[in-house]
Amino acid sequence: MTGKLRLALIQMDIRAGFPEHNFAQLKKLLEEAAGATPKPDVILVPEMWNTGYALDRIHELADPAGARTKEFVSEFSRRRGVNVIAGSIAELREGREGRPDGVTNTVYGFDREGNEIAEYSKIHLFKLMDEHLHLEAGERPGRFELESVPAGVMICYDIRFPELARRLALDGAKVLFVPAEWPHPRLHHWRTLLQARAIENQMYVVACNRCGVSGETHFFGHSMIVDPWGEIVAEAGEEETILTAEIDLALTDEVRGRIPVFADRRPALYE
Ligand SMILES: O=C(O)CCC(=O)C(=O)O
Repeated sequence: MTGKLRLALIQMDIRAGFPEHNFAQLKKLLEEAAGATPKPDVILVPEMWNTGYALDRIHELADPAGARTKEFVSEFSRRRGVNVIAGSIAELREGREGRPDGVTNTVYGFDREGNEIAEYSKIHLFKLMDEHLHLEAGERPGRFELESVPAGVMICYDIRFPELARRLALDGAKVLFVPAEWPHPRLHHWRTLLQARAIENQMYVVACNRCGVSGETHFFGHSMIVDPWGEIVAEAGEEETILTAEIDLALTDEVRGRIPVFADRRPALYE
């Protein structure tokens, strides 16, 4: 690994409540992304791509233990030799110690050999979309290694919590992956928050949103890659597309060296 990563973000439409359709559509787009020249090192997928926000039927639709998703993504990653941060899915978890089964909003990462390298369940559930009534929150930040590069993952609403991104950055993350289903009319929030997380933590932010319409909700896409200086390296429009760009992780160290924010922190005064 040279410190450069070629990224492909699958900004896809998702049919809420139709996992079969979504699996087939994602398979098609993954093959397309992996077949591109130059080939990507990492593919990122949006939030809740298996079920969408079909929350009323989420227990019935969620993937038990994520088994189907893991098998599908692991096989793809190994066959095509590419890392995949597999968006997030609705995962059905068996209840422990007499508790009922629960559904989490969980992302998995797989390396080029098909090994699982990351697993993170959304910590902050989004009350405006009733997530808290149907889903269980995760309990641990999503820090992992991607080909020896320290990385982090947060899901959608999580980006409103700068503390979580800062925690990941303090734990070494140089690149932050963000699968999302972020709707109209909050494009301004989406763009500003992604840039803010990149600037304040001096890291790459790689954010993949869905597009299309689900019921009354219109998702605007605008997946984007922001560098550690806060510049937008690439940004999609509103249509289904595969957004690609190459990032150079050396820029993270350069920016952190120029403005030594981490060394200048005074946590004893505000933590
Ligand atoms: O925070 C927002 O405005 C959108 C968040 C969201 O849609 C989600 O977390 O699913």
